[in-house]
Amino acid sequence: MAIATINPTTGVTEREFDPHTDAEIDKRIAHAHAAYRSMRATSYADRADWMRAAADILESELDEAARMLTTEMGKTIAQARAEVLKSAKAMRFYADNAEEFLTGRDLADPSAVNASAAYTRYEPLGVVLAIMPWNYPLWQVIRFAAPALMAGNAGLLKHASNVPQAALYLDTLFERGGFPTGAFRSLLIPARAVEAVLRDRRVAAATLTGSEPAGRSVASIAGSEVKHVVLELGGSDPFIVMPSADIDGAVATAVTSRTVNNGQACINAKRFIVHRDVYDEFVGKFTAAMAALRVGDPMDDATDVGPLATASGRDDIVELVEDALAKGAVATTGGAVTEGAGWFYPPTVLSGITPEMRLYAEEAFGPVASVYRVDSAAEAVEIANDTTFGLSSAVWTRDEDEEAYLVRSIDAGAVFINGMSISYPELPFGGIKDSGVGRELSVEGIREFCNLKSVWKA
Ligand SMILES: O=CCCCC(=O)O
Repeated sequence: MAIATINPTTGVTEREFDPHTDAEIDKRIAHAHAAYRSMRATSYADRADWMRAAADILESELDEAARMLTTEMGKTIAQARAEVLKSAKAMRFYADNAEEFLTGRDLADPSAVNASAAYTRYEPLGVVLAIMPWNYPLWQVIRFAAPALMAGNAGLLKHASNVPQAALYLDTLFERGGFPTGAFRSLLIPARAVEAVLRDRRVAAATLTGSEPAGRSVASIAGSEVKHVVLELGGSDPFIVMPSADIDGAVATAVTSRTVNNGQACINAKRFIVHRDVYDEFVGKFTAAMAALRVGDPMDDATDVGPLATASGRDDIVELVEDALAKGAVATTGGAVTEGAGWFYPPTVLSGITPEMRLYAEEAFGPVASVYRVDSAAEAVEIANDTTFGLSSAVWTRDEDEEAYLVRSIDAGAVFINGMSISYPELPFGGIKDSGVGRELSVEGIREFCNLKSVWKA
Protein backbone atom coordinates (compact mmCIF):
# COMPACT_ATOMS: atom_id res chain seq x y z
CA MET A 1 0.00 0.00 0.00
CA ALA A 2 1.41 3.40 -0.99
CA ILE A 3 2.19 5.86 1.78
CA ALA A 4 -0.32 8.49 0.78
CA THR A 5 -3.16 10.75 1.80
CA ILE A 6 -6.16 9.55 -0.21
CA ASN A 7 -9.19 11.58 0.77
CA PRO A 8 -12.00 9.08 1.48
CA THR A 9 -14.65 11.70 0.79
CA THR A 10 -13.54 12.03 -2.83
CA GLY A 11 -11.26 9.04 -3.45
CA VAL A 12 -8.62 11.49 -4.72
CA THR A 13 -4.94 10.99 -3.85
CA GLU A 14 -3.90 14.31 -2.36
CA ARG A 15 -0.26 13.64 -1.41
CA GLU A 16 2.19 10.80 -1.72
CA PHE A 17 5.27 10.25 0.44
CA ASP A 18 8.47 8.35 -0.27
CA PRO A 19 9.19 5.65 2.28
CA HIS A 20 12.26 6.18 4.42
CA THR A 21 15.41 4.53 3.08
CA ASP A 22 17.23 1.88 5.10
CA ALA A 23 19.83 4.50 6.04
CA GLU A 24 17.14 6.89 7.26
CA ILE A 25 15.44 4.13 9.27
CA ASP A 26 18.76 3.28 10.91
CA LYS A 27 19.38 6.95 11.69
CA ARG A 28 15.98 7.32 13.31
CA ILE A 29 16.42 4.21 15.44
CA ALA A 30 19.81 5.55 16.52
CA HIS A 31 18.23 8.92 17.39
CA ALA A 32 15.59 7.21 19.46
CA HIS A 33 18.14 5.06 21.24
CA ALA A 34 20.35 8.03 22.05
CA ALA A 35 17.32 9.98 23.23
CA TYR A 36 16.32 7.13 25.53
CA ARG A 37 19.77 7.21 27.13
CA SER A 38 19.53 10.92 27.77
CA MET A 39 15.89 10.68 28.91
CA ARG A 40 16.91 8.28 31.66
CA ALA A 41 18.78 11.12 33.30
CA THR A 42 15.85 13.54 33.19
CA SER A 43 13.36 14.07 36.02
CA TYR A 44 9.62 13.55 36.04
CA ALA A 45 9.30 17.31 36.44
CA ASP A 46 11.32 17.95 33.24
CA ARG A 47 9.32 15.44 31.28
CA ALA A 48 6.04 16.76 32.65
CA ASP A 49 6.96 20.30 31.56
CA TRP A 50 7.73 19.07 28.04
CA MET A 51 4.58 16.97 27.90
CA ARG A 52 2.39 19.89 29.00
CA ALA A 53 4.09 22.15 26.45
CA ALA A 54 3.42 19.58 23.71
CA ALA A 55 -0.22 19.36 24.83
CA ASP A 56 -0.49 23.16 24.66
CA ILE A 57 0.93 23.14 21.12
CA LEU A 58 -1.49 20.43 20.04
CA GLU A 59 -4.43 22.32 21.47
CA SER A 60 -3.33 25.59 19.90
CA GLU A 61 -3.36 23.79 16.53
CA LEU A 62 -6.78 22.25 17.10
CA ASP A 63 -8.43 23.28 13.83
CA GLU A 64 -5.47 22.44 11.62
CA ALA A 65 -4.93 19.06 13.29
CA ALA A 66 -8.64 18.20 13.14
CA ARG A 67 -8.83 19.03 9.43
CA MET A 68 -5.83 16.82 8.81
CA LEU A 69 -7.58 13.86 10.49
CA THR A 70 -10.80 14.38 8.57
CA THR A 71 -8.96 14.74 5.28
CA GLU A 72 -6.89 11.61 5.78
CA MET A 73 -9.46 9.19 7.18
CA GLY A 74 -12.90 10.76 6.92
CA LYS A 75 -14.09 11.10 10.51
CA THR A 76 -16.46 14.00 11.06
CA ILE A 77 -14.80 17.29 11.87
CA ALA A 78 -16.58 17.48 15.24
CA GLN A 79 -15.22 14.08 16.20
CA ALA A 80 -11.77 15.02 14.89
CA ARG A 81 -11.73 18.07 17.17
CA ALA A 82 -12.81 15.88 20.08
CA GLU A 83 -9.95 13.50 19.31
CA VAL A 84 -7.40 16.31 19.40
CA LEU A 85 -8.72 17.59 22.73
CA LYS A 86 -8.85 14.10 24.24
CA SER A 87 -5.23 13.55 23.20
CA ALA A 88 -4.11 16.78 24.88
CA LYS A 89 -6.05 15.80 28.00
CA ALA A 90 -4.29 12.42 28.19
CA MET A 91 -0.90 14.11 27.79
CA ARG A 92 -1.66 16.34 30.78
CA PHE A 93 -3.05 13.39 32.74
CA TYR A 94 0.25 11.55 32.47
CA ALA A 95 2.25 14.74 33.08
CA ASP A 96 0.32 15.10 36.34
CA ASN A 97 0.32 11.46 37.45
CA ALA A 98 3.32 9.56 36.04
CA GLU A 99 5.54 10.03 39.06
CA GLU A 100 2.90 8.78 41.47
CA PHE A 101 2.01 5.85 39.19
CA LEU A 102 5.65 4.81 39.03
CA THR A 103 6.50 5.08 42.69
CA GLY A 104 7.92 1.76 43.88
CA ARG A 105 7.36 0.29 47.31
CA ASP A 106 9.48 -0.50 50.34
CA LEU A 107 9.29 -4.01 51.71
CA ALA A 108 7.68 -3.61 55.14
CA ASP A 109 9.83 -6.36 56.63
CA PRO A 110 13.17 -6.54 54.79
CA SER A 111 14.44 -9.11 57.28
CA ALA A 112 12.03 -11.59 55.61
CA VAL A 113 14.47 -11.58 52.66
CA ASN A 114 17.59 -11.31 54.85
CA ALA A 115 18.09 -7.67 53.88
CA SER A 116 18.52 -4.43 55.78
CA ALA A 117 16.37 -2.78 53.13
CA ALA A 118 14.46 -3.93 50.06
CA TYR A 119 12.35 -1.95 47.65
CA THR A 120 11.09 -1.79 44.07
CA ARG A 121 11.44 0.93 41.45
CA TYR A 122 10.04 1.43 37.97
CA GLU A 123 12.56 2.23 35.25
CA PRO A 124 12.04 2.78 31.53
CA LEU A 125 12.55 -0.18 29.20
CA GLY A 126 14.13 1.67 26.27
CA VAL A 127 12.95 2.30 22.73
CA VAL A 128 9.37 1.13 22.19
CA LEU A 129 8.05 0.54 18.67
CA ALA A 130 4.40 1.53 18.22
CA ILE A 131 2.49 0.13 15.26
CA MET A 132 -0.68 2.14 15.05
CA PRO A 133 -3.91 2.23 13.01
CA TRP A 134 -5.60 4.97 11.04
CA ASN A 135 -8.93 5.07 12.89
CA TYR A 136 -7.82 7.47 15.65
CA PRO A 137 -4.61 8.76 14.08
CA LEU A 138 -3.66 10.97 17.03
CA TRP A 139 -5.38 9.39 19.99
CA GLN A 140 -4.16 5.84 19.45
CA VAL A 141 -0.57 7.12 19.30
CA ILE A 142 -0.87 9.53 22.21
CA ARG A 143 -2.33 6.93 24.54
CA PHE A 144 0.89 4.98 24.07
CA ALA A 145 3.32 7.88 23.74
CA ALA A 146 2.21 10.01 26.69
CA PRO A 147 2.76 7.29 29.31
CA ALA A 148 5.78 5.77 27.55
CA LEU A 149 7.65 9.10 27.33
CA MET A 150 6.65 10.13 30.84
CA ALA A 151 8.19 6.86 32.07
CA GLY A 152 11.44 7.84 30.33
CA ASN A 153 11.20 5.62 27.25
CA ALA A 154 11.66 6.74 23.66
CA GLY A 155 9.06 5.96 20.99
CA LEU A 156 9.25 4.93 17.35
CA LEU A 157 6.03 5.09 15.37
CA LYS A 158 5.09 2.99 12.37
CA HIS A 159 1.76 4.56 11.52
CA ALA A 160 -0.82 3.25 9.05
CA SER A 161 0.14 4.08 5.47
CA ASN A 162 -3.02 6.13 4.84
CA VAL A 163 -2.32 8.70 7.58
CA PRO A 164 1.20 9.92 6.75
CA GLN A 165 0.46 13.55 7.56
CA ALA A 166 -0.63 12.55 11.05
CA ALA A 167 2.56 10.50 11.38
CA LEU A 168 4.69 13.49 10.37
CA TYR A 169 2.78 15.81 12.67
CA LEU A 170 3.51 13.47 15.60
CA ASP A 171 7.15 13.16 14.49
CA THR A 172 7.85 16.70 15.66
CA LEU A 173 5.17 17.35 18.30
CA PHE A 174 7.12 16.10 21.31
CA GLU A 175 10.37 17.73 20.26
CA ARG A 176 8.51 21.01 19.82
CA GLY A 177 7.36 20.60 23.43
CA GLY A 178 10.97 20.26 24.60
CA PHE A 179 11.70 16.51 24.60
CA PRO A 180 15.19 15.58 23.37
CA THR A 181 15.48 15.16 19.61
CA GLY A 182 14.66 11.57 18.80
CA ALA A 183 12.58 10.90 21.91
CA PHE A 184 9.73 10.25 19.50
CA ARG A 185 10.26 9.53 15.80
CA SER A 186 7.97 8.41 13.00
CA LEU A 187 9.13 5.88 10.46
CA LEU A 188 7.51 6.16 7.04
CA ILE A 189 7.77 2.49 6.18
CA PRO A 190 5.57 -0.21 4.66
CA ALA A 191 4.27 -3.03 6.85
CA ARG A 192 6.87 -5.46 5.47
CA ALA A 193 9.66 -3.30 6.94
CA VAL A 194 8.37 -3.64 10.52
CA GLU A 195 9.99 -6.98 11.24
CA ALA A 196 13.55 -5.71 10.85
CA VAL A 197 12.85 -2.75 13.14
CA LEU A 198 11.26 -4.97 15.76
CA ARG A 199 14.24 -7.34 15.66
CA ASP A 200 16.75 -4.47 15.99
CA ARG A 201 18.67 -4.79 19.26
CA ARG A 202 18.10 -1.12 20.03
CA VAL A 203 14.32 -1.69 20.14
CA ALA A 204 13.18 -3.08 23.49
CA ALA A 205 9.44 -3.65 23.13
CA ALA A 206 6.41 -3.09 20.91
CA THR A 207 2.80 -2.04 21.12
CA LEU A 208 0.30 -2.61 18.36
CA THR A 209 -3.26 -1.49 17.87
CA GLY A 210 -4.76 -3.02 14.78
CA SER A 211 -6.00 -6.18 13.19
CA GLU A 212 -5.77 -9.63 14.70
CA PRO A 213 -3.46 -10.98 11.94
CA ALA A 214 -1.11 -8.03 12.39
CA GLY A 215 -1.16 -8.61 16.15
CA ARG A 216 -0.36 -12.29 15.79
CA SER A 217 2.52 -11.52 13.46
CA VAL A 218 4.06 -8.85 15.72
CA ALA A 219 3.57 -11.03 18.81
CA SER A 220 5.31 -13.95 17.20
CA ILE A 221 8.29 -11.87 16.08
CA ALA A 222 8.52 -10.20 19.48
CA GLY A 223 8.21 -13.61 21.15
CA SER A 224 11.10 -14.98 19.15
CA GLU A 225 13.16 -11.96 20.27
CA VAL A 226 11.87 -12.18 23.87
CA LYS A 227 10.53 -8.65 23.74
CA HIS A 228 7.47 -7.42 25.61
CA VAL A 229 4.33 -6.57 23.61
CA VAL A 230 1.00 -4.94 24.25
CA LEU A 231 -1.71 -5.76 21.72
CA GLU A 232 -5.02 -4.00 21.27
CA LEU A 233 -6.85 -5.81 18.48
CA GLY A 234 -10.39 -6.04 17.22
CA GLY A 235 -13.71 -6.31 18.96
CA SER A 236 -17.30 -7.27 18.30
CA ASP A 237 -18.73 -5.76 21.42
CA PRO A 238 -22.18 -6.76 22.67
CA PHE A 239 -24.76 -4.16 23.74
CA ILE A 240 -27.40 -5.92 25.85
CA VAL A 241 -30.82 -4.39 26.43
CA MET A 242 -33.06 -5.90 29.12
CA PRO A 243 -36.75 -5.15 29.84
CA SER A 244 -36.08 -2.82 32.79
CA ALA A 245 -33.85 -0.56 30.68
CA ASP A 246 -34.55 3.04 29.75
CA ILE A 247 -35.31 2.16 26.13
CA ASP A 248 -35.07 5.67 24.70
CA GLY A 249 -31.72 6.16 26.42
CA ALA A 250 -30.53 2.79 25.18
CA VAL A 251 -31.57 3.59 21.60
CA ALA A 252 -29.83 6.97 21.54
CA THR A 253 -26.67 5.49 23.01
CA ALA A 254 -26.78 2.46 20.72
CA VAL A 255 -26.85 4.71 17.67
CA THR A 256 -23.85 6.70 18.88
CA SER A 257 -21.97 3.62 19.95
CA ARG A 258 -22.45 1.91 16.59
CA THR A 259 -21.72 4.91 14.39
CA VAL A 260 -19.11 7.02 16.19
CA ASN A 261 -15.98 7.32 14.02
CA ASN A 262 -18.15 6.24 11.05
CA GLY A 263 -18.47 2.86 12.74
CA GLN A 264 -14.74 2.19 12.63
CA ALA A 265 -13.66 1.74 16.24
CA CYS A 266 -12.66 -1.43 18.02
CA ILE A 267 -15.04 -0.52 20.86
CA ASN A 268 -18.06 0.39 18.80
CA ALA A 269 -21.01 -1.70 19.95
CA LYS A 270 -21.56 -4.11 17.07
CA ARG A 271 -23.98 -6.75 18.31
CA PHE A 272 -27.25 -5.56 19.88
CA ILE A 273 -28.75 -8.31 22.02
CA VAL A 274 -32.27 -7.41 23.05
CA HIS A 275 -34.78 -9.13 25.34
CA ARG A 276 -37.93 -10.18 23.50
CA ASP A 277 -40.18 -8.07 25.80
CA VAL A 278 -38.62 -4.86 24.45
CA TYR A 279 -37.26 -6.14 21.13
CA ASP A 280 -39.89 -4.65 18.82
CA GLU A 281 -39.83 -1.27 20.55
CA PHE A 282 -36.02 -1.16 20.60
CA VAL A 283 -35.53 -2.30 17.01
CA GLY A 284 -38.24 0.03 15.68
CA LYS A 285 -36.77 3.08 17.38
CA PHE A 286 -33.16 2.06 16.68
CA THR A 287 -33.91 1.57 12.98
CA ALA A 288 -35.64 4.94 12.74
CA ALA A 289 -32.76 6.72 14.50
CA MET A 290 -30.09 5.03 12.35
CA ALA A 291 -32.05 5.91 9.19
CA ALA A 292 -32.31 9.54 10.30
CA LEU A 293 -28.55 10.05 10.59
CA ARG A 294 -27.03 12.52 8.16
CA VAL A 295 -24.43 10.86 5.98
CA GLY A 296 -22.20 13.16 3.98
CA ASP A 297 -19.24 15.53 3.86
CA PRO A 298 -17.30 14.97 7.10
CA MET A 299 -16.02 18.58 7.00
CA ASP A 300 -19.62 19.75 7.48
CA ASP A 301 -20.45 20.23 11.16
CA ALA A 302 -23.98 18.95 10.55
CA THR A 303 -22.81 15.53 9.30
CA ASP A 304 -23.24 12.52 11.60
CA VAL A 305 -21.53 9.84 9.51
CA GLY A 306 -18.75 10.35 6.96
CA PRO A 307 -17.18 7.89 4.53
CA LEU A 308 -15.29 4.75 5.43
CA ALA A 309 -11.56 5.36 5.44
CA THR A 310 -10.52 3.09 2.58
CA ALA A 311 -12.01 1.48 -0.50
CA SER A 312 -11.01 -1.96 0.77
CA GLY A 313 -12.66 -1.33 4.13
CA ARG A 314 -15.91 -0.53 2.36
CA ASP A 315 -15.55 -3.64 0.19
CA ASP A 316 -15.21 -5.71 3.37
CA ILE A 317 -18.43 -4.25 4.75
CA VAL A 318 -20.28 -4.81 1.47
CA GLU A 319 -19.21 -8.46 1.44
CA LEU A 320 -20.21 -9.06 5.07
CA VAL A 321 -23.66 -7.54 4.57
CA GLU A 322 -24.27 -9.28 1.24
CA ASP A 323 -23.32 -12.60 2.79
CA ALA A 324 -25.81 -12.05 5.64
CA LEU A 325 -28.62 -10.92 3.33
CA ALA A 326 -28.04 -13.88 1.00
CA LYS A 327 -28.36 -16.23 3.98
CA GLY A 328 -31.64 -14.73 5.20
CA ALA A 329 -30.83 -11.67 7.30
CA VAL A 330 -33.20 -8.71 6.98
CA ALA A 331 -32.05 -5.08 6.65
CA THR A 332 -34.51 -2.82 8.46
CA THR A 333 -32.51 0.13 7.14
CA GLY A 334 -29.49 0.46 4.84
CA GLY A 335 -27.83 -2.65 3.48
CA ALA A 336 -26.71 -1.39 0.08
CA VAL A 337 -23.80 0.78 -0.94
CA THR A 338 -24.41 4.45 -1.63
CA GLU A 339 -23.75 5.54 -5.23
CA GLY A 340 -21.37 8.42 -5.93
CA ALA A 341 -17.86 9.58 -5.12
CA GLY A 342 -16.21 8.60 -1.85
CA TRP A 343 -16.39 5.44 0.23
CA PHE A 344 -19.74 6.02 1.91
CA TYR A 345 -21.84 3.25 3.42
CA PRO A 346 -25.25 3.92 4.98
CA PRO A 347 -26.06 3.18 8.62
CA THR A 348 -27.49 -0.33 8.50
CA VAL A 349 -29.49 -2.50 10.90
CA LEU A 350 -29.65 -6.24 10.26
CA SER A 351 -31.84 -8.73 12.09
CA GLY A 352 -32.17 -12.49 11.75
CA ILE A 353 -28.42 -13.09 12.09
CA THR A 354 -27.49 -16.78 12.37
CA PRO A 355 -24.16 -18.51 13.11
CA GLU A 356 -23.82 -19.47 9.43
CA MET A 357 -23.39 -15.82 8.48
CA ARG A 358 -19.92 -14.26 8.53
CA LEU A 359 -21.35 -11.31 10.47
CA TYR A 360 -22.06 -13.60 13.42
CA ALA A 361 -18.34 -14.19 13.98
CA GLU A 362 -16.51 -11.36 12.24
CA GLU A 363 -16.02 -7.74 13.21
CA ALA A 364 -18.04 -5.26 11.15
CA PHE A 365 -15.74 -2.23 10.81
CA GLY A 366 -18.37 0.18 9.53
CA PRO A 367 -21.84 1.42 10.55
CA VAL A 368 -23.57 -1.97 10.46
CA ALA A 369 -25.51 -3.19 13.50
CA SER A 370 -26.56 -6.82 14.04
CA VAL A 371 -29.57 -7.32 16.32
CA TYR A 372 -30.43 -10.50 18.21
CA ARG A 373 -33.61 -11.39 20.09
CA VAL A 374 -33.19 -13.33 23.37
CA ASP A 375 -35.50 -14.75 26.03
CA SER A 376 -33.34 -14.25 29.12
CA ALA A 377 -30.23 -12.71 30.60
CA ALA A 378 -28.56 -16.12 30.41
CA GLU A 379 -29.24 -16.34 26.68
CA ALA A 380 -27.94 -12.79 26.23
CA VAL A 381 -24.69 -13.80 27.93
CA GLU A 382 -24.43 -16.92 25.79
CA ILE A 383 -24.60 -14.89 22.58
CA ALA A 384 -22.43 -12.09 23.97
CA ASN A 385 -19.67 -14.60 24.80
CA ASP A 386 -20.03 -16.66 21.62
CA THR A 387 -17.21 -14.76 19.91
CA THR A 388 -13.46 -14.99 19.66
CA PHE A 389 -13.28 -11.34 20.76
CA GLY A 390 -13.43 -9.93 24.29
CA LEU A 391 -12.77 -6.21 24.22
CA SER A 392 -15.62 -4.32 25.88
CA SER A 393 -19.39 -4.53 26.38
CA ALA A 394 -22.43 -2.53 27.44
CA VAL A 395 -25.47 -3.65 29.41
CA TRP A 396 -28.72 -1.77 29.84
CA THR A 397 -30.81 -2.73 32.86
CA ARG A 398 -32.24 -1.13 35.99
CA ASP A 399 -32.40 -4.43 37.87
CA GLU A 400 -29.47 -4.64 40.30
CA ASP A 401 -29.32 -8.43 40.48
CA GLU A 402 -29.39 -8.67 36.70
CA GLU A 403 -26.68 -6.02 36.48
CA ALA A 404 -24.44 -7.96 38.86
CA TYR A 405 -25.05 -11.18 36.91
CA LEU A 406 -24.22 -9.54 33.57
CA VAL A 407 -21.10 -7.81 34.90
CA ARG A 408 -19.62 -11.04 36.23
CA SER A 409 -20.70 -13.25 33.31
CA ILE A 410 -19.56 -11.31 30.25
CA ASP A 411 -16.09 -12.24 28.98
CA ALA A 412 -14.58 -8.86 28.13
CA GLY A 413 -12.02 -6.31 29.28
CA ALA A 414 -14.77 -3.89 30.35
CA VAL A 415 -18.49 -3.60 31.03
CA PHE A 416 -20.30 -0.26 30.79
CA ILE A 417 -23.65 -0.18 32.61
CA ASN A 418 -26.38 1.98 31.07
CA GLY A 419 -23.80 3.68 28.86
CA MET A 420 -21.42 2.96 26.02
CA SER A 421 -17.82 1.82 25.86
CA ILE A 422 -15.42 4.76 25.80
CA SER A 423 -11.78 4.96 26.75
CA TYR A 424 -10.69 7.36 29.48
CA PRO A 425 -7.10 8.16 30.52
CA GLU A 426 -8.12 7.23 34.07
CA LEU A 427 -9.44 3.70 33.28
CA PRO A 428 -7.41 0.72 32.08
CA PHE A 429 -8.25 -0.24 28.49
CA GLY A 430 -7.72 -3.57 26.75
CA GLY A 431 -9.21 -6.92 25.96
CA ILE A 432 -9.04 -10.66 26.45
CA LYS A 433 -9.23 -13.57 23.98
CA ASP A 434 -8.43 -12.42 20.43
CA SER A 435 -8.94 -8.78 21.40
CA GLY A 436 -5.45 -8.50 22.78
CA VAL A 437 -3.04 -8.72 25.69
CA GLY A 438 -1.99 -6.13 28.21
CA ARG A 439 -3.60 -2.86 29.16
CA GLU A 440 -3.27 0.72 28.00
CA LEU A 441 -4.08 3.89 29.92
CA SER A 442 -4.32 4.55 33.65
CA VAL A 443 -1.64 3.26 36.02
CA GLU A 444 -1.52 -0.17 34.36
CA GLY A 445 -0.81 1.39 30.93
CA ILE A 446 2.28 3.28 32.03
CA ARG A 447 3.70 0.26 33.87
CA GLU A 448 3.57 -1.91 30.72
CA PHE A 449 6.72 -0.30 29.40
CA CYS A 450 8.75 -0.27 32.58
CA ASN A 451 11.32 -2.50 34.16
CA LEU A 452 10.09 -3.25 37.67
CA LYS A 453 13.44 -3.48 39.41
CA SER A 454 13.78 -5.13 42.83
CA VAL A 455 16.56 -3.73 45.00
CA TRP A 456 18.01 -5.74 47.92
CA LYS A 457 20.57 -4.41 50.38
CA ALA A 458 22.63 -6.51 52.82
O1 LIG B 1 -10.13 0.97 17.60
C1 LIG B 1 -10.11 1.28 18.82
C2 LIG B 1 -10.71 2.53 19.18
C3 LIG B 1 -10.42 3.02 20.54
C4 LIG B 1 -11.22 4.23 20.71
C5 LIG B 1 -11.04 4.84 22.04
O2 LIG B 1 -9.98 4.70 22.63
O3 LIG B 1 -11.96 5.51 22.52
